[in-house]
Order: sequence, then C-alpha cells, then structure tokens
Amino acid sequence: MPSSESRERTPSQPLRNTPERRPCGRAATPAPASATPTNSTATSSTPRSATPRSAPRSATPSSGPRSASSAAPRSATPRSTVPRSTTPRRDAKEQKEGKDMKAEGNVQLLWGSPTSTTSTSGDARSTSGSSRSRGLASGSTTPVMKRTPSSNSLSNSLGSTRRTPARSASTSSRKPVSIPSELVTLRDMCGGECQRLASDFPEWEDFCNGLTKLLKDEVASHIKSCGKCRATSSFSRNRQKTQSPAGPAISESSLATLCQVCLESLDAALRGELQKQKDLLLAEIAESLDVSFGALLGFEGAGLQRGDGRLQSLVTTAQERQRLLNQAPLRQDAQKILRELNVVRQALKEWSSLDWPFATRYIPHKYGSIVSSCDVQQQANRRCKLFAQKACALMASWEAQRPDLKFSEVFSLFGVPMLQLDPRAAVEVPDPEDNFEDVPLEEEELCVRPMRVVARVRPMLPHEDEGDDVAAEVLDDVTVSYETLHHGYVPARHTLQFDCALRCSQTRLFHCSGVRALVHRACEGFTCSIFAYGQTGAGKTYSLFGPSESLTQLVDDEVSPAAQARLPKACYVLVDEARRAKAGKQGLLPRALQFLFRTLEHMGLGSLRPRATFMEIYNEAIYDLFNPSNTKLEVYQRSGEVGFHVPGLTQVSCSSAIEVMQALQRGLASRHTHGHSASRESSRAHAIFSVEIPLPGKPGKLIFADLAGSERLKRVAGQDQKETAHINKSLLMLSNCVSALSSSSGSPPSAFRNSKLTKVLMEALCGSGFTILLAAFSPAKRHYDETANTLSFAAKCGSIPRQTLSNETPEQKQLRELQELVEQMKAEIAELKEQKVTEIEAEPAEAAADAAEADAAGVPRVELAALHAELQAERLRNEALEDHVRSLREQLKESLLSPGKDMLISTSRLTYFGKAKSEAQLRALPGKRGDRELGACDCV
Ligand SMILES: Nc1ncnc2c1ncn2[C@@H]1O[C@H](COP(=O)(O)OP(=O)(O)OP(=O)(O)O)[C@@H](O)[C@H]1O
Repeated sequence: MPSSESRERTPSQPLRNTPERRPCGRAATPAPASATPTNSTATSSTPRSATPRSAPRSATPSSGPRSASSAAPRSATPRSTVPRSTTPRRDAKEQKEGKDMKAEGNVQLLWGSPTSTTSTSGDARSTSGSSRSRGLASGSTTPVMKRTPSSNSLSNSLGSTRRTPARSASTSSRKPVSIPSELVTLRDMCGGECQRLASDFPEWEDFCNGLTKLLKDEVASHIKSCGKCRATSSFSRNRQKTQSPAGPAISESSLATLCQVCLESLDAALRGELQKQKDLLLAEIAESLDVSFGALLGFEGAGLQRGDGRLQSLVTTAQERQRLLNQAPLRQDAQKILRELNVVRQALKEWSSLDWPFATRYIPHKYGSIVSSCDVQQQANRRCKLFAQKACALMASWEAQRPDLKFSEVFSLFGVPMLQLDPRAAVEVPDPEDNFEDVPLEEEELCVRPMRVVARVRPMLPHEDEGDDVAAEVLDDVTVSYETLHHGYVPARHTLQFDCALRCSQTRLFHCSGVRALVHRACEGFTCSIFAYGQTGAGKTYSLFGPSESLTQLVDDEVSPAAQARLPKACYVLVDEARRAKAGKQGLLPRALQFLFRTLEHMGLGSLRPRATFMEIYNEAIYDLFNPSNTKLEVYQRSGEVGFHVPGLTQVSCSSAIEVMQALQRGLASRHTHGHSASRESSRAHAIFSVEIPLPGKPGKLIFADLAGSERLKRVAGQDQKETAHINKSLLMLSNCVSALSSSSGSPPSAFRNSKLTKVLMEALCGSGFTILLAAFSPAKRHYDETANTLSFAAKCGSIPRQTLSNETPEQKQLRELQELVEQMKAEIAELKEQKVTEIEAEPAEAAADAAEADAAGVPRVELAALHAELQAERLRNEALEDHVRSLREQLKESLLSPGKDMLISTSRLTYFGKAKSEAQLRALPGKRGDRELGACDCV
C-alpha cells in the first residue's frame, strides 16, 4: 500500500527531500486516485484515521529544540541527492534571456546548486517552499478538494451531517470539504500531525500546544472580523471550539467552512511560528558550520528544509542539527574550504543576479583598461575551477585520513552534499602564478651584467603533446639540457648554463629576467635593449608582448568610482580579478612600459614624456608601424655615432602608460603575421619597439626587438619562401656579428653593415649599455635542431664583452666627474669631522687614565704633562717629515722618468725618520745609488 509505505518513515527517517517527495518526482509518477500517498501534504484528504501511526516510539529520536541529546544515526542521514531541477544560474539566465549581455559567457556551476534565487536574507519559503506547494498541487493526482462555491454550499447545507468523520471509507466517494493543498501547515494541524508530534517527541509538546492555541485564537479573531465566516462557517454555530484552549481540536471539515482569505492567514500564522522555531535550529547549524545564516540557506538542503511548511520538517531540522553538532570535530580541519566556497558562491550569485548597469558591455575603468562582461564570466569560471581543484585535493586527503568516513556525508546538509564538484573541473589547471604582482625591485636585482642571457622554454603545445618527446628542458635556475643527434642518428645530451633559465609564468619571467633593472638603467641615461631570439613558434612574441587581449589592461587600474557604486561588492572583486588575470598574461614589453612610468614617477620625473617608435623589417625593408604605409624607410649612420638610425620614423610622445600601450596595440595590429601549425600568428618580420626617455641632459633608451623566427626553408612554400629566406639570412648575419663581437673586443665589426637588421641592432649590441637576450625554445623533440641552434647562439651572445657607458657628451661627463669629486670630498670632510669629535671626546678620558696611571706609578702630574707636550711636538715633526719625504719621492720619480736629471737625496735627512734605513746600510747595498735611495724611500 502506498500509504503504509510512506507511513513507515519514522521520525528518525523524517520527511526527507527524497526525489519521490519532490514536486518533479511526483509529477512524473502520477498515482491512481485510490492509491493516494499519505505522507504528502497534498494527500491529507486521505482519511488519516485509516493510516497506521507513523513510528514506533522506540524509534523516536530524542532530539528537540535544545535538549536533543543524540544525533540521528548516520545510516539515518539521507544520502539521496535531490535532483537539481533549477539552479540559480539557470534561473537568472532564464530571467535575463535575450536581453542580458552576460548571457554570452558560460559560467559553470561546480557544486550542488544552491536554493537559487533565495536571497541571502533567506526567505526560502517564497521560493522553494511555494514552488513545492505549487508542484504538489499541480502534480498530484490525489483528489484535491478545492473550495468551490458548490462545495461551500454543500458544506453549508450539510450542516451537522458534516460532523460525520470526513475521512471514513464510506464518505470517500463523496467530495469532502477540505483545506486547499497548498496550506500545508494548516492541513497538518487539523490532520492531527501536531498531536502526533507532541506525543512522539515530548520536547515539542509545549510548542505543539502553543500552535493549537494559536490556531484557536486566530480562528476566533477571524470570526470576529470576517462577516462572511461569521454567517456561514461552522464556528458560528459552535463557538466553544475556538473559545476553550482545552476543548477539542479543530477539525479540517470545520476549518474548511472558513473563507479562503481566513484560511490563508491562519496558515501563514502557523507557518510563521514553525519557521521561527526552525530558524533557531538552523542558526545553530550555521554556527556549527561557521557560515552565515544567509549563506547556509544558499545550500540546497537547508533552503528547501526552511521552506517546508510541514510540521515534520521541524523534527528533521532538529535531527540534522544534532548530527552536525556531533560531527563538528570531523569537519574542523576542512572548514576553511566551506568559507572559501561561500566567497565563490557569493560572487557568482551576485554576478548572476546583477542587472547590467552599464551602457556598453565594458566595465568603465579609471585609466581605460578594457574588461568586458565576458572576461568577468571567464574569471568566475576560473575561480570555480581553482576552488574545485583545491577542494578535490582536500577531500582526497581528508578521506585518506579517515578511511571509514565519506567526506560527502559529513559535509552534507539534509542529505544533500555541500560540495558537489564537477570532476571536469580539474582538467584545466590555471596557473596560480599568472597574476600580475608588482613586487618591489631588490637592490641586488639592479646589478645585472651588461650582456645577460635568459633562456626560456615554453610548455608543450596541444598539437605537440601527442607522441612528442621532450628534447630540451630547464634543469635548474641557470642550466638547460638539450638533445642533439650526433652524425644524424646517435642522440647526445648537452647542458649549457646561462644567466637565467626559466620555465615559468609571465609574471616570474618579468621578475627574474632582469628587465626591471634595465628600465632603471634606462632612467639613468643608458641605452638598454631586450631582444627575443628563437625558432618560429618558440614563444618569442608571447614572452615579449603576451596575448593581444592582455595588452588592453593596466595593472594598477581600477573600476571607476561611478561604476564601483553600481556594482555589488563581490562583483566588483570579480571584475578586479578578471582585469588582473588578463594583465597577468602580459609579456615583458607592456610590463616594462608600465614599470617605466612608475619608476619615472618615483624619481620625480613624472612630467617627462617618453617618445616611442615602432618599426618592422620585412623582406629587408623597413616600415613604420605607427604610420602603416608602403613607404620604405632607410637607415643611416651619423659620424661619431655607434649604430644607425632611421630618419622619418613616427615618434609617439606619451604621458602615461595607457597612452604608450594604446600606441603599441595600434602598431602590433599592422605587423606582418602569418598563421602556421605552431602559432596562429607567426611574425614574418622583425619588430623593433623603442622608447626614448628625455632625461635632463642625457636621454635614456629602451629597445625591444621581437625577431622573426627562423624556419627550415623546405617546410615552407610559395611566397612564404621569400619571407623565410630573408628572415634566415638576416638572422645569419646577426649570428656572424655576434660571433665577431664575442671573439674581439675592439671596434664594431664591419659585418654589421651586411643587413638592415644588424644595422638597426648595432647600437644595442655594440653600444655602451645593457642588453638582455631572451632565447626562447621549444621542448619538443621535433624541434631539436632549431633548439640547439638557438641555445648555441645564446651562449655566443653571453660571451660578448661589453662596457657600460651612459649616453653622455664630454661636457656632461666632466660635469658628472666634478660632481662626483665634490660628493667624495664632502664625504671625506664629514668623516674627518666625525673623527675629530671622537678624538675630542676621548681626550678627557685618556687624560684621566694617564693621570690615574701616573698616580699609581708615583710620577708627578706636571712632569707627565710636559712629556705629553713633547710627544705631541714629536708627532707634528714626524708629520712634517712625512710630507717632505712624499714630496722628495715625487721629485725622485720625476727625475728617474726624465733622463739626465740626476738627483741626490740626503740620506742623513732620512735618518730623521726613525724607521728609515741608515746611510751606512744604504751604502752597503749594491747597485746604483739612486736606485737604492729610491728603495729606501719606498720602504719609508
Ligand atoms: N610560455 C608560454 N606559455 C604558454 N603558451 C605559450 C608560451 N610560449 C608560447 N606559447 C604559445 O605558443 C604559440 C607560439 O608562440 P609565439 O607566437 O610567441 O611564437 P614565436 O616564437 O613568436 O613565433 P614566430 O616567430 O613565428 O612569431 C602561441 O600560441 C603561444 O600562445
């Protein structure tokens, strides 16, 4: 019998949110009218007297509002997962469909859907509760007695005959008057559920009596205020029912004679009382889980339970509270993850319920960063994935420590696991380091070699992953190991050491490559250059510029104040994270440019306007990327200048980082690129971006060169062959220049005149400044020969001898030297002054010590003072002599250097100086007289 089956649910297996109890479940399995399930609120018209009592007393748990002493056994904890019919995101999406721009993204929910649109203040009743009721009403096949005019009149006309037990089998064929199914609490009350609860759970007796009294009071007051009910309801004939609290319970049939409005308000009053009681229990649950009450209701199980109007839900809540309290120690070490989950949920919830407050799809930023709603959704996804990853790891280690327990059971609420993570979440592992972090520059970071070589290996690309072995890898901070094929078939391993070897995120590259030091040097007036070298698809452009969408961000930007005011806090945080995540992919150049402006600001030179130029060498012709046209530019060398210059290049003067970044984006858009297997956009030309810093007197310069990648000619065809031939030729010329430079430290080799690229880069390589060579290489075996070429080129560059001189004119140099001299002298004077002060301070102490010594030795003090004076006089004499000897040495050297000018030094004079050799000793020594005397003087 369906009814007995449902009745077998004891209070220890209370009315759970099992799928068959959910509205959708019910709708899916319509029961025949005769086989009415009795556990549902929609079925209370089934005669309750015919139903067996719910639970044997022995099975009754003793949990109550406060005094519950034991938790429900774990086996009693419902394991079933409520089918997720609607998620908050889906709700929100549905609401906004077609008009909301946020719909373009795709945020995945990675855990059990919270009770959705339930607000954090948590009126779950208005959502899940009512939806359940609606579902029950619509999905049920139970003959639900709706109050119709005819049924009213029937009940009125029946009068006393209606006192016949409404639920007796004999009357079941008639349509009994009943309370509408959605008034769940009221139906439970008059169905005897309250008395049953009181007798099963003595702790709830007072509460149940209170409810009964409340019902009677409410009915009495309604009768007084509602003329219709006074005239037609059965209470108008039987006042005693409502007047005496101890009187008989109000039956369903009597209540059903009241008008709909009265019934609804009665139900609301009862439900309110029930909810108050449940809220006390839920608050304790929230406290035990260390989440806010609102956040607790965001969990599906809790939200549904709160919205459940049945009296039995009180028992369920009490039992759950008890279980959670008992299991609190088990959750303690993993509680942090719940708090994190809440932060993520909150952000998602606020984002999905946000009515887009801006006119465009972009979120206005102070300095012009471009963050779209899509970026924010992507960030939300990334956040979920990161969280899911952490949570999965934590769950695994938690279960490893407690093999007899299940994480999902201990971390469940009303049978619904609190963390339901999408197993696909761990597939994409976001790099937690890839976030723009602006770490201050350490002092030692400034000390970079004038020629620094940084080797960077990129990760395997998706198309390389399959069946491609690793031929090159970074072993430690400075060592790279790579493979070559000896004589074409014998594999050989080699290692090379560079200033820095990296397999890292963009952020780490920026911090470790030494670029920040170069920016500093450029602000001191040096010419500093960074160039990226490597085969095609090795990651040069990625390392230097980063993905194009990252260039639209500024790291120290923020949402404009007006936009901030329109965004909820959690959304605002999400937007900020989205911007940082995009900026985190920026390469060395955009980061260096932003760092440059910060450095200038820091140096008090914020008013300077650096000038940027951007050119490209394509097929041995130079083009201006700031002014794209077919005009080819030429290179010239000015007399006395190291390196060449390109007249006619457009200079963009920039007062802020965003201006220069915008200019950079414009220039990049005009580059010659081409798609191929390793890269969607392979650079087919060398690009050179420079910034001149108009420092007072001595301009500094930063040059960034993204060299086109070398490629095997046989791998390309048609027009591409011409491009590739030009690229390979110019790279060969560059390699020749580097070889020549590393083997000679003299004047720049003439090889620089052989190609446009070498001419343009001559200043960077031969000038007196700082240079970083970024050697980018692929780890894949298929590129082993190109990798070996790149690494040996990098090693050759590392051995180029460089001097560092800033860009000074002779006058500036003289001025700087004089300034340095003045500084040095000032320091000496300060040191001498300090010395004198310590001497003066030490004198009285010395005198006192001498006096004490003299007293102890019995020497008269006057005599001691005379001795001191004599000693002082002797010191002065010695100093004068030292000066004299020094001048004699100078004269002697001079005479030795000028032949024919003999010079005699009176050795007798030297004897004045106690430590000098005697004349006799000097004479006794062999050799020329002058030499010996010089030796004596040297001794002095
Ligand atoms: N460190 C890295 N992390 C992730 N992806 C990378 C990295 N380096 C390169 N890539 C990816 O590899 C591909 C090729 O990179 P990139 O375009 O920078 O190569 P390239 O050396 O500049 O090639 P070309 O000389 O042909 O322009 C790109 O899709 C890029 O996103």
